[in-house]
Order: sequence, then structure tokens, then C-alpha cells
Amino acid sequence: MLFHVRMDVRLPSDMGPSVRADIVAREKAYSQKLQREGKWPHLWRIVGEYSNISIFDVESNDELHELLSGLPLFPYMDIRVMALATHPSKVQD
Ligand SMILES: O=C(O)CC1=CCC(=O)O1
Repeated sequence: MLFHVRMDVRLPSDMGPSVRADIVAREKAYSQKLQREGKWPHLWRIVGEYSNISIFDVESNDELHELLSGLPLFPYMDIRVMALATHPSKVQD
């Protein structure tokens, strides 16, 4: 199942630089593991924003929720999810 996910990062302004660097490093490692496993095939920065657009390829809503809630930045992000279905006009590969 494919999901379009938008993540807007909202780090507190009083978060210390070392705490921030640690959480961002853990986020990168976590996301790169999922990318290598094929569960996170697209990760794009939105120009001019501390936000991303991602595509997840997972088995279920529950799996997506588990992966998203495991993000180190999860407590500091607004996340919007759109479930994707096949478009009837899409040319088949
Ligand atoms: O910087 C972001 O958009 C948040 C994020 C998601 C995966 C990652 O490595 O950073």
C-alpha cells in the first residue's frame, strides 16, 4: 500500500544545539534504514520549508502508524497522510 506523507518539522526554539543534532542524526539513521528496506521509496525536501514529502510503501495502516510514530522527530512534527489508490488512466508499466 502506498501513502503520501507530508511532515512539517517544528523543533522548539529553546531546544539546545546538541540535543537537536542528536535527534536529527537519529532521524537520518532511522529513515535511511527504512529507505534501504524499500519501505520509504521517496523522500523530498519542500523548497523553502523544514518539511518533506515522502512516499511510504507498507503493508497496512497499522504498519505506517508504527513506522511514523517511531520517528525520533515524531513529537516535533505535524504529519498528514494520504492513502493512494491506482488511477484508472495510468499507463501500466
Ligand atoms: O528533515 C525532515 O524533513 C525530517 C526527516 C525525515 C527523515 C529525515 O531524515 O529527516
